[in-house]
Amino acid sequence: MKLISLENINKTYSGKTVIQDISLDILKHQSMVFMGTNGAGKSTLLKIITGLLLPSSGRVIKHSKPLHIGYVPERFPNLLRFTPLEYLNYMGRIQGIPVMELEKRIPILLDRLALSHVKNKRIDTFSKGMVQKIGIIQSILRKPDLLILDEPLSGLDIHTQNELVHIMAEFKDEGITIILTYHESDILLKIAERIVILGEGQIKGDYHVKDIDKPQMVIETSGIDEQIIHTFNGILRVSKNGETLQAHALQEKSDNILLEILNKGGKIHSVGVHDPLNQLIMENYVNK
Ligand SMILES: Nc1ncnc2c1ncn2[C@@H]1O[C@H](COP(=O)(O)OP(=O)(O)OP(=O)(O)O)[C@@H](O)[C@H]1O
Repeated sequence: MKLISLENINKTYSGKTVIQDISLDILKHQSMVFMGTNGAGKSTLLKIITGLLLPSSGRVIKHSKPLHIGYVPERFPNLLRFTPLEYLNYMGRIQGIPVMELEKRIPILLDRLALSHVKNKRIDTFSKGMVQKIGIIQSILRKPDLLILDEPLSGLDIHTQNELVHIMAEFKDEGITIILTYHESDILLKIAERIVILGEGQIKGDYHVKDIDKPQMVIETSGIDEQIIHTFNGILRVSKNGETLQAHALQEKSDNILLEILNKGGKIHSVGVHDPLNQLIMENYVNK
C-alpha cells in the first residue's frame, strides 16, 4: 500500500537545481534508506516528503489522510537550554497534542529511551546520543505512520548507534514505516528493506535489500584439494587461480572453515570480506 508518492519532483535554489525529476513511491511497512554523497540532495528530499519544504515543481501525494509524519532533523533545534520535560511538552503542544495525553505519553517514552533520570536536567548538559534520543521522542509523541530521520546515527559511538538501531527496529515492528539517511551498510541492513541511492539530485540506484547478497568471507588458500574445501559447511563457491584457491564462505562459518583448512594441512594466504552492498554503493557513488 502506498503511503506517499513523489511525482516528478524538482527543487531549485537561486537557479541551481538540487533535486531533479524524482519520482518515487513510499510504501507502508517498507522502510528505506537514502544514501548519497554530501550535497546529493538527501536532506532536501526528506524535507519535501515531510512537507517542511515545497518542491519547485512536481507533486507530493499523500495516499491516506490523516498521515502522521514524525521528523528528526539532522541538527537539533536551538532549544538546548530546556529540560526534556519542558522541550517535549512544548513540542507536543505545537503538534496539537492535548496536555492530558502528553502527561501520559512523555514519561512512558522517556522511560523507554532510558532518559527518565534526566528529565529535569538541561539538554545542553547531555551527550550527543542523549540529545538524539530527545529528538526521536519528539518525533513519536504522536505515533507516526512514517518516521523520517536525517542522519540519526552520525557522530555517535557504536554502542549508542546500536541502541538507536534497536529502538528504530522496535518502532518498525510496531508498524511505523521508517525513512532515514545514513551511509554505513551493516547498520542500515538491520532497519531497511530498500536502499535508494541519490547523486546530484537524482536517483542513481533503487534496490531491495533482500536481492543483495550478504557479506562473504574470501579466503585465499593453497595446499588443500578443492573438493575437500567444498565439503566444509558454509562454503559458497571456490575458484582457482594458479596454485591458489579462493573460497567464498558465509561469515558466521568462517572461523570453523579456517580451522578445517589448517587441520587438513592447507595454508591460509589471506582472509578478506566481500560485501556486495558496499560494492554497489561504491559503484554508484563513484561511477555515476
Ligand atoms: N537553503 C538552501 N539554500 C541554497 N542551497 C541549499 C539550501 N539547502 C541545501 N542547499 C544545497 O542543495 C544541495 C543538496 O543539499 P542537501 O542538504 O539536500 O544534501 P545532502 O545529500 O543532505 O547532503 P549532506 O549529506 O551533506 O547533508 C547542496 O548543494 C546544498 O548546498
